[in-house]
Amino acid sequence: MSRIFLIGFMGCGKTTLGRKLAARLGYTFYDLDHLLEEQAGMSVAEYFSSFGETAFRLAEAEILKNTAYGEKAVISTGGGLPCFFDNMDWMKAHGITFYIKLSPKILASRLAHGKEERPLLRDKHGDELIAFIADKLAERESFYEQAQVIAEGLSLTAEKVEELVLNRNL
Ligand SMILES: Nc1ncnc2c1ncn2[C@@H]1O[C@H](COP(=O)(O)OP(=O)(O)O)[C@@H](O)[C@H]1O
Ligand SMILES: O=C(O)C1=C[C@@H](OP(=O)(O)O)[C@@H](O)[C@H](O)C1
Ligand SMILES: [Mg+2]
Repeated sequence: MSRIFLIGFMGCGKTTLGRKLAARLGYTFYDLDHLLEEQAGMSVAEYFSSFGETAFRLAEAEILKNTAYGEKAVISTGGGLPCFFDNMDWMKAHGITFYIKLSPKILASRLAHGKEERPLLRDKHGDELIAFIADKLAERESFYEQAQVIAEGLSLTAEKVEELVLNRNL
């Protein structure tokens, strides 16, 4: 099995599931937001407020393409990454892309306590948060849907991800 890129909206579980999947497969785990934070010496939220979103998109694309992943790697991306530059094509050329799909309502419930670290969501609450997620997801979904494997994220496990990746061409 080659390297696996997990993609999808904020809160779909890329970081959580990626870590579990890597442990299950004995692969190295990379989270691109964490790599950026290590390299920049600041959190994603601080990066956005210091340099703005445009600089963040350039930095995350550079980290995506310049990290020396082995073949046995699970890479959790940031939610916006597949939707900028040629990042989606690049990931498809360098591994298997896996879209974890969830509804805006479930995403909002998962994100209720993780908004501070996600600058795009910081000021949104309740129905306004759900509406914002629905709009942004509609904008982004044509990128996410280009993934080689797409799965409903609600009861997704590392075991199921492995099975879907192995059986993707059957
Ligand atoms: N399978 C799951 N069921 C319920 N909550 C989950 C699940 N996976 C992740 N979460 C929670 O959802 C939130 C977002 O998860 P995270 O892995 O950070 O998503 P992402 O990296 O896609 O933004 C976290 O609070 C996490 O604990
Ligand atoms: O969707 C986005 O634009 C973002 C998603 C975040 O990652 P997660 O999807 O892991 O929350 C992080 O890269 C940044 O806050 C921007
Ligand atoms: Mg994450």
